[in-house]
Amino acid sequence: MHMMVSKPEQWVKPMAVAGANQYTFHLEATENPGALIKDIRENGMKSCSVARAEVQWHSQAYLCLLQVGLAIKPGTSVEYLAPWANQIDMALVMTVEPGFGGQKFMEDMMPKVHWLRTQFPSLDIEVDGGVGPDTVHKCAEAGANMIVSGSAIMRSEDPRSVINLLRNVCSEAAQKRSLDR
Ligand SMILES: O=C(CO)[C@@H](O)[C@H](O)COP(=O)(O)O
Repeated sequence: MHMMVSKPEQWVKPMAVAGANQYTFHLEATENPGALIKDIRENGMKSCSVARAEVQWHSQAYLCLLQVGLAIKPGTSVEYLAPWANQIDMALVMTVEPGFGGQKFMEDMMPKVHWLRTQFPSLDIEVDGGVGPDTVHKCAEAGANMIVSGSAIMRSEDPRSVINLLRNVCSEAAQKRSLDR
């Protein structure tokens, strides 16, 4: 869940109970990111113990996880995210202003992605906003391994092939990175 909300603290428990497996909040929306990260992890553990009583063991791995994502808006410098990078599962670099789909991709966010990939090679890095066949290469080459794409898929006459293309570009870039290492 990408929570583009002003008080992300209040939705952790309801999301954990509803079965979310990832909770992404905005760095700009909280005064205490460390406490929120801890709370997300603890809520994941609680939903895990409830799940243990209710489900078969093979479902537990999924239900036990409430991963932490940390998002930054275009105006937020990546250095503000860096201190938390070792405590999170995914960093989300917004490439549009949060609000609505169909906006233009901000290429000038790519140095943030590249910097994060260099500093934190195994971190999941997501890019969201204006990503489609024309822009996905830039994201993948900068180091993103997760992308969000709305309009490019929904407005296409062949969504399946767009999804496949986006997926392939990201996985080929990731493969190349691991070979280069
Ligand atoms: O929610 C947001 C922005 O607020 C994004 O998730 C966009 O909605 C993605 O859509 P496109 O930019 O790909 O159309």
